[in-house]
Amino acid sequence: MPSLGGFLKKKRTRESPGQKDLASPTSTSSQPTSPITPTPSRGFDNSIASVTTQSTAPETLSTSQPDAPLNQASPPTVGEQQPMTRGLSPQQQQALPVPADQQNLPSISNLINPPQNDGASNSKNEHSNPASGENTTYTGNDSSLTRAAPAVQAPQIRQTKGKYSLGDFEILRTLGTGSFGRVHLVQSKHNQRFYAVKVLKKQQVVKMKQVEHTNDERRMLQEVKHPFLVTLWGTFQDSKNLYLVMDFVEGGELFSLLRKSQRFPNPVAKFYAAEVTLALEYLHKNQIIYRDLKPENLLLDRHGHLKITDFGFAKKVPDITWTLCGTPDYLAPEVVSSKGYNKSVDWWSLGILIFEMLCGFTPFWDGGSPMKIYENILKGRVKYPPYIHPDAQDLLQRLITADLTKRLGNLHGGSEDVKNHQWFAEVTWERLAKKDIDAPYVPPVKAGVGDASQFDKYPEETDHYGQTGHDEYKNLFTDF
Ligand SMILES: Nc1ncnc2c1ncn2[C@@H]1O[C@H](COP(=O)(O)OP(=O)(O)OP(=O)(O)O)[C@@H](O)[C@H]1O
Repeated sequence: MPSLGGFLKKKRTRESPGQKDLASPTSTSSQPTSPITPTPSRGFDNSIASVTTQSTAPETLSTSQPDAPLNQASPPTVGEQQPMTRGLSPQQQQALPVPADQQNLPSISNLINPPQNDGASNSKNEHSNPASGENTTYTGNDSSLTRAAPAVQAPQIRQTKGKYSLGDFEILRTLGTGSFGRVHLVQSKHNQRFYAVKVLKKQQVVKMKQVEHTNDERRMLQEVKHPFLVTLWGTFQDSKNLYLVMDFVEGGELFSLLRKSQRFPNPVAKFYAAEVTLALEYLHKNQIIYRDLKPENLLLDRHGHLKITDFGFAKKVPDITWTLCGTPDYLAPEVVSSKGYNKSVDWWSLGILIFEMLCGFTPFWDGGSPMKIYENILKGRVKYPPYIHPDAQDLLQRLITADLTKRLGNLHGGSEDVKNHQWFAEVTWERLAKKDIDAPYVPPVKAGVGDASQFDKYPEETDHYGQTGHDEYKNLFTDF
């Protein structure tokens, strides 16, 4: 049975000291300046040939990491932060001026076409397996990441249990908060590298009936391995909390970038949508529905490529499921009306995401009331602003369609139908999968030094971490 817990878990409005009044556009203290400004050095410059991301397990001893103090990064003070207006109405959004950078759009070919390879490096992501110490390297030949080989490899399951404890990490600042706890920036005491640790309060998880989802989150994250999905290195627990050790994705949430930019130029939205499409394709080929697509769960790595985080609703579903969960604005009608549903809900959500990136608001948004949003979803009427590119509108109409026999992604061609749509015509999918295409925006972060300047600030709290007393939920989280 669908539970209202699903409604309650994911509130689109999150409160933090850095965000003050998210629902009110009048909380804007200064006109946001769009960070998506083409720079000659990266992002729109084809001379940057490739991207190399290195990930290292927290317990791997390394001397290559500079021993830089965290405060070198000089995170902005709360007062300096750009306002975020998650609750802006379409009318309010439309009343906002078009950002300067959107009046002068970057060339689509610069953005989507492959850059010239300067021979400096091949696009390659190295992952050290924390359990075995083996290195798994994504190379240009990794067929699981290219369109040429639709048979995506079954993911290898990383052995993550029992590898870490709280004592392995120094807990630094909070990166984000959620319904059951928070995500901290941490530094490994072994290799001095930085990671993100998601801490979930067991009591809260149980109270909100999310035990199964939480165990699923761990299982799914452990299983997946893809350039656009966050890597889980391990999990552990104490008597009060569950801990998930992940890569620290330094560039912040796409949500923050979108709110600062108001809306993205067509090619920029296309770039992010294309990376998400590859991630969804990978998940679906591994029978995983993601179910929580939204800009808050899309992080930018230091080069500006996406990483999907928060697998709290991901589920292994070969066929059909019935659970009501997700974020109101992004729910497909078959979820709202408690019908059985399948992977195609993620393609619906991709449509909502593309719409939000192009317009700055979601199509069914309505004064912040979930019930009103659900009504609108079931009515299914979408008003497309005139500035949406006709190809984008055509794709959106095919994704945001209640009729499952017509929804793109759910048809015979599967994800290929989405990738072959005219809006994505310039995308070279093989190169995109290898991160061989420059991102439109490179976050201003100092790489590898624990620079969390792209994240909002939160009041800190580490109460009850590391407690060893009686654990009344001992039998519920045996995988952690
Ligand atoms: N690997 C990571 N690197 C950097 N920041 C992260 C990482 N994972 C999560 N965060 C930050 O923490 C925030 C909360 O994480 P997450 O969404 O996983 O928590 P949650 O408890 O499921 O939240 P919610 O209840 O809102 O869905 C994210 O929006 C992001 O800002």
